[in-house]
Amino acid sequence: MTTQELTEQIFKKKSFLCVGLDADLDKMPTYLLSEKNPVFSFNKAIIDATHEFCVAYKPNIAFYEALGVDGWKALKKTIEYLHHEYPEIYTIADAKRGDIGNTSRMYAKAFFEDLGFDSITVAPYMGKDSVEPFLEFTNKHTILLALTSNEGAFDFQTLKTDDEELYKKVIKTSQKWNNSENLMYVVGATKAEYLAEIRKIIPENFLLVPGVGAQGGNLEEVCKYGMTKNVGLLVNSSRKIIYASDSSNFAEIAGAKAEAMQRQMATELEKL
Ligand SMILES: O=C(O)c1cc(=O)[nH]c(=O)n1[C@@H]1O[C@H](COP(=O)(O)O)[C@@H](O)[C@H]1O
Repeated sequence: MTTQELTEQIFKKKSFLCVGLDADLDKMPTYLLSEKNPVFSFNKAIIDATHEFCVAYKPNIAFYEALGVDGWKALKKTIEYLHHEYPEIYTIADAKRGDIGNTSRMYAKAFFEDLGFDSITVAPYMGKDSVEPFLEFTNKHTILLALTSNEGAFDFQTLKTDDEELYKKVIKTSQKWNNSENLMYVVGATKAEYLAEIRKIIPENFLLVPGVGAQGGNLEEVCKYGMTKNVGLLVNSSRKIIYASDSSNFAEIAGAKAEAMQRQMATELEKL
């Protein structure tokens, strides 16, 4: 999907919500566990109940890998279901990959070609030749970790070298790489006050903003400092939506949570 198509969907649905599909068997309603493919059944129910209110889904790949072959099959079924039933939805493989060039190329093929995701999260630590293989793919986005939502973000990302924080260097340097127009960046919602500075460096790029809900990030703050005239934000929430209930009506309740976030987002969009 192109950036323009994603933006059109955001204005059409009055939502820039990304629902995180972090499939955890310990948190799902127990009656699903006796089904043949509990993870897919769970995801399908969540997707059917929330798709009207969001523009993107982000399966975190760790949750699928932890289940071995069954997990990978559930991931594949989920992405195929999205492509078939809701082709207007943007998909993010939250895989946080990145390796020497020829290995990165294989990661890119796995997620862009085999699974057909629109985008993937990538760690910038190994530099230009570890990220460019992802950027070569047309109409696919590479979402580079810039300033993450966790406490450990302060271990390295905010350290200064040459009087500049590392996360700013990551953003500035990556903007010079080949096909950098295919870049988006991760900035945690828990670090909303940094967004104003980040917008001075990248006034247009889309940002994936996780950390509202369970991690305590604030949507209004994120929009105040991070929103552009073309919105430029995908705000993710996982646990607060998909595990809002573990009873038989879990999907309906997840739908209501997603709708509540969509309403807040519509209010923010009216300010544009
Ligand atoms: O890349 C991510 O999506 C990500 C980056 C980051 O800085 N912080 C962060 O929480 N995430 C992911 O976003 C999701 C957040 O989940 P909740 O805290 O349950 O909403 C998880 O899948 C995290 O792995």
